[in-house]
Amino acid sequence: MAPKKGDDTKHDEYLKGIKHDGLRAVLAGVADRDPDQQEFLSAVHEVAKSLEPVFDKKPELLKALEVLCEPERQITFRVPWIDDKGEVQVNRGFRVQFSSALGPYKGGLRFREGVNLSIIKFLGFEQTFKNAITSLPMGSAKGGSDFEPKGKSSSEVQRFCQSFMTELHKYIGDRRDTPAGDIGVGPTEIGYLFGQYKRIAGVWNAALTGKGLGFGGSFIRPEATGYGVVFFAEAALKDRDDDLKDKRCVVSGSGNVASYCAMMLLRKGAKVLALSDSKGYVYVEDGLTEDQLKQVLEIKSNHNGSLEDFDGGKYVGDRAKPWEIDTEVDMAFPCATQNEVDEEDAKQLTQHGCKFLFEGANMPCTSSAVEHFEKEGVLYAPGKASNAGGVAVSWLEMVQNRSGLSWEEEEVESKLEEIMKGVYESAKSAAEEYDTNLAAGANIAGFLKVADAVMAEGAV
Ligand SMILES: NC(=O)c1ccc[n+]([C@@H]2O[C@H](COP(=O)([O-])OP(=O)(O)OC[C@H]3O[C@@H](n4cnc5c(N)ncnc54)[C@H](O)[C@@H]3O)[C@@H](O)[C@H]2O)c1
Repeated sequence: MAPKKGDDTKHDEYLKGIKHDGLRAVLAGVADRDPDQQEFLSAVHEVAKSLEPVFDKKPELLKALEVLCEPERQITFRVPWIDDKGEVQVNRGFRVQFSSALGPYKGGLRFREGVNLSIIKFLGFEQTFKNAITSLPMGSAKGGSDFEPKGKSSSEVQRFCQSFMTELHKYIGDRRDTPAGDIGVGPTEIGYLFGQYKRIAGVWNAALTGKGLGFGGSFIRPEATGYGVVFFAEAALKDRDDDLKDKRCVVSGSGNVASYCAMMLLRKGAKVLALSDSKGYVYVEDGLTEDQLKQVLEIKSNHNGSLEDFDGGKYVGDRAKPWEIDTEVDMAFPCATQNEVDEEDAKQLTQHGCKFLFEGANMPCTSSAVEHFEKEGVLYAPGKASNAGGVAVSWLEMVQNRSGLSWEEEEVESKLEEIMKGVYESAKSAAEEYDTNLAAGANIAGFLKVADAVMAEGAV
């Protein structure tokens, strides 16, 4: 059932900036229904605001938004497991299946302390538009648990994953719902989850992606998000008769997305001036060499490795952020974590000449940072579009599993590049059609794909 239309006078603060009457009523209904789900409500608000011009032209699609704000199904479950002392621990598991309008549910699992239904719904709502804009036949979902893998032994993680899957397996499977990794769920956890799924379901199928290469994983999956951001950036530059050669880039993070983003930037002839972690950043005036990047990867391959140990550039600690480097910067690639670029950081970047920002992480820029970039004419690409390479290659993994084939690295990389060019083109065309910016264009392009399907399927 779609949310009831609410009384918008009760939600002045939440509805700030929304002018369209019908849209205000829909959003008020969503807020009435789950007033405490702050993360979810702000994600809905951000998408809805950019859809106003769509509802001016196509008011009938307001119904589709109303439908999409309510997940098709949300499952919460108990996950009991036994720690190394032999004591029973209990966590909560989630799977929120948001929309199957475009295909079977698809979206990652997050294991992290503090995970709750609001966070999973926020991520699942975002996933709906991200998956849609790839133009691949994928629905959307997200799941996880408030289990924190940090500080747990590997046998504790294994027991937790097995217990989690013992319940989750009832709701997932190939052509039904295919989870993948996210924060706290890497190749090790996917391996344990997949092993338990097979034991219970009694079949080997594409029930999970992000698997190891030796048992159904795809080439380029680890690299996909980072490479994809660069392919997206390249398409945006090409559109402006420009390219990545010699561009001075700042990349934050030094994990999966950041390191492969930096690697592809080097392959394209750009200069990577900085990389960071939660304690600080390294700065190399002329740009990191490939050997220096390999050194960073080596340091970070150890869970407790710190960039402090990097030999070859300037290290700045005290949790300093790389956006402050005092040199000319052309482009920024935040690839670490949410809210890592605030308004002050945005100002520093534009003072240093930054003209392009491509998000590798999910929601790394605060809304005031985004407003500043827009004011200064910076091309801002939201993660929903620019980091869709990860989920795109997950889909390629499913296709390979179903066909029983394993494609070569070059083949997967070229398919990824084509998909990312398509994502850029979709966001750009929608932005042009509705006379808005690329970020709003990404929301509009994703929404139109899924909304048309929702309505054609009888608004279910
Ligand atoms: N891995 C994927 O395929 C994928 C796909 C889409 C989006 N994302 C998003 O990209 C981001 C990074 O994911 P990842 O897979 O690279 O994770 P990761 O754990 O491999 O790396 C995260 C990096 O961020 C750094 N970091 C953490 N907190 C920080 C802070 N406060 N300041 C600066 N650096 C900090 C860590 O040191 C690490 O280098 C997340 O927002 C994730 O949701 C990842």
